[in-house]
Amino acid sequence: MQKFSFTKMHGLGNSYIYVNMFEETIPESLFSELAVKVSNVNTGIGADGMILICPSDVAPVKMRIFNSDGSEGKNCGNGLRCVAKYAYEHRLVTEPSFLIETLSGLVKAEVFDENGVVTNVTIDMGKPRLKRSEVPMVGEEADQVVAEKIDIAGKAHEITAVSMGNPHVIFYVDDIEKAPVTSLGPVVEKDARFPEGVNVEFVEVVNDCELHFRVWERGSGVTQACGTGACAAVVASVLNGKTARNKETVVHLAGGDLVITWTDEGNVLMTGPAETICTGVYYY
Ligand SMILES: N[C@H](CCC[C@H](N)C(=O)O)C(=O)O
Repeated sequence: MQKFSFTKMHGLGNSYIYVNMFEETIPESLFSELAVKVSNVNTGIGADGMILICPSDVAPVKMRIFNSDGSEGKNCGNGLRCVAKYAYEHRLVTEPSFLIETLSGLVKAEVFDENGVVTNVTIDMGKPRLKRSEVPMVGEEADQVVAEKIDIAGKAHEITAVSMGNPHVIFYVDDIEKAPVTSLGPVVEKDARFPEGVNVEFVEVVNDCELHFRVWERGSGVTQACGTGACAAVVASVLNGKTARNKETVVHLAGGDLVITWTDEGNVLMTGPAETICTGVYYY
């Protein structure tokens, strides 16, 4: 019987099973199937996936994120805030500002603590990738995919597609409570126009610095929050002239609020909470 210690953490209800790979040894070949197993609420621990906190050659820590279906994501906003909290509280770093390596590049974290306990984290997520080929989305190359009309299952829709190192497609709705998250989400997630799949977001605009947001995540389905998705939603809303550039925008997700700014310099800043739920030992 093999085992490893874990910490369950969440960002606005988007929870993952975190494993400190500075201390644990798990064969890489098992990462995907273990993510499926630990995510199962009946036979596992229960979460939206598994996140490994790993050594890195270019930063104090590296984040690897696996969705609950076992697929590996290239970025995770809520995960980054929790990794930053963990790294600071477990002395993997000694300063409140530090770099984190992800599969889509380096990001910068800044933690805010109260008596050594991190309560809030700001992540500089870097620049959004806007070209069609960067989302990625099939079709003739374009500098941006903004308010594009597409047909899905015989119905006309308008989409905006943005990558935050992982793919996102945004639909605007008049009433977030009526957004077709569980009907349209899974269909678009696997749409052939997104060769790597896609996270599907629904946004209701309140004003030029406030959005309502729901998500069907690639590889995890409905989650309480999606940090990269909220960043993509703010970028998409600026591109569509619905919110203001370089202005703190409050995004209301099912699990709570994030404050996001797409700065004039081009970077996307995301600030929000990160919380520890429990620790334990998982046997496999
Ligand atoms: N499902 C995402 C990864 C998790 C992203 C999300 N939980 C976040 O907080 O950004 C993907 O496959 O790209």
